Formats: sequence, C-alpha cells, structure tokens
Amino acid sequence: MTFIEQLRAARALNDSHLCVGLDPDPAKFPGAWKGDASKIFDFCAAIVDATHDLAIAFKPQIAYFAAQRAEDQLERLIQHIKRVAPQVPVILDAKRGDIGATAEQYAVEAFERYQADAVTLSPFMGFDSVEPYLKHEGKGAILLCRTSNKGGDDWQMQRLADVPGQPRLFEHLAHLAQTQWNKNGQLGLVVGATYPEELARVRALAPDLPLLVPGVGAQGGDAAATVKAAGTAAPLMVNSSRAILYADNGPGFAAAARRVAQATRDALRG
Ligand SMILES: O=C(O)c1cc(=O)[nH]c(=O)n1[C@@H]1O[C@H](COP(=O)(O)O)[C@@H](O)[C@H]1O
Repeated sequence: MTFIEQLRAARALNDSHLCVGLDPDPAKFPGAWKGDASKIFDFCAAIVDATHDLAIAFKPQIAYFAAQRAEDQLERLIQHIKRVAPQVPVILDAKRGDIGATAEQYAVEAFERYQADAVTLSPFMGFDSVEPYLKHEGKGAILLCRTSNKGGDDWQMQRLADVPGQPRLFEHLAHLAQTQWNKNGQLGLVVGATYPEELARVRALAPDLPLLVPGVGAQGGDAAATVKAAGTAAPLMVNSSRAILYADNGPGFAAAARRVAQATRDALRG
C-alpha cells in the first residue's frame, strides 16, 4: 500500500483526522519514569497502545530520540506500531533538507532503517533535494509549506517578484507540489493549524495533497476552524503532541492521553 492508501484506510477504520505526535521528553514523564531516558520506548508504546484506534497516523519527532541517544528506542517504537497498529502509518518527523547525495542517505535512514511510511522535509534547497525520497516507491514526502511558528513569516509569506501573479513563497510551493514536483503522487504539505486562512489557500492550490496540520492542542490552533479550512476530501492529519502525551503525569497518564486524543478526534469530526 502507498502512504496515501494507508491514510485513506486508517481514516476509514478509525474515522479520524488526528495524528498523534510522539515527542517524548523524559523531564515530563510520569512518576518514577521522570527524567529516565531509558523509558522513552515504554512511555511512547503506552501512548500508542492507548490511542491507535483513534489515529490516522503517528508522528515520532526524531530530535527527541536523538537528543537522548535513543535512536534504538525509536526503531523499536516503529516496529511496535507496525505490530500493534499495522493500519496506522508512521510519519518520521525529521524535517530533512540537503543536497541530493546526502538526501539519498537520509531517505535510507527514514524508510529502511526506521521503516517509516513518510518523512517531513524542508524544501528550501529545491526539488533536487526532495527527489531522492521519491525514488522510494509509495513512501510519502511531506514538505514544510506554511509552518505553525511565527518565524514562518520570515520566508514563507514573502512574495516572489519573478513568478507570474507574484505569489507568496508558500503559495508557489503548494502549486509546485500539486503539479510538476508530484511525479508519483508521493508529496504532502505541512501547514500550521495556527493559520487557518493560509490553510484554506493551500487547500485551494493543492486540492489533492495530504496535509499534515500541526498546531492544535499546545499551540492553540482551533480544531473546527482547521477542518473547515482544509476540508476532508483529501487526507488530513491534524497533529497534536504535548496536549496528548502530557495530559496527566501520574499512573493514569495513558488513559488521560486517550481521553484527550478522543476529544480531539471527535472535535475534528465536527
Ligand atoms: O512538521 C511538523 O510536524 C511541524 C511543523 C510545524 O509547522 N509546526 C510544528 O509544531 N511541527 C511539529 O509538530 C509538533 C507539535 O507539537 P505540539 O505543539 O506539542 O502539539 C512538534 O513535533 C513540531 O516539531
């Protein structure tokens, strides 16, 4: 199955647009696990076990693992997801972006080492920095387009004087990703829930692409406005990480995570 087919199947099965973000910070772990980086796998696996019937995707953020020398736990975690929730695709959030030869290595890391179904990429270096990922048949490559942070304005909102219509950079990227860059239907875009107007604009320019939309929960984006702006005809993955992971820091943390995930999933269903 391709990444897009996996998303469609997971959506149908779990009736969900919720992507559960796995950003494990040992300082926020519950009880005796607090501060213990050797518990990253156990913590994340408990969250996966408690939420996999509510999610369209899981998104582990690689920095939280690499910073703790816990890449082996990330490998085990993705294997665990494939075992307990084979119907829910895994997006490796790595935001890679380097020249082609190096990108080939990053693609092997994401798709062969970690066995992810999709990876997030920064397209700043242009199409030849994205193309190596597209050689991995059926895998998803999700490009940062209009990010959820304030600093996204620095580049993404600038107008391109040399392109007809003088689009903003994020608009031009959405157009390219919908058209000539999307050679085998593997591309998706990241658009922050914190900017519903631009989310609607991206959806208009890229009607067929899966959208990864972080920013509900801890960053304050609104679930209903997000779904209204993005629509649900093409796959929609609305990510929430901290609000789910750290809903409670006691022994009931996984049950609390499930409650928040369920409420978010339901809010996204309208
Ligand atoms: O690519 C991403 O996932 C991403 C893009 C973006 O524009 N903003 C953004 O917050 N993210 C990621 O989404 C997650 C948001 O986490 P919470 O704010 O805790 O829900 C983090 O893993 C971020 O790295």
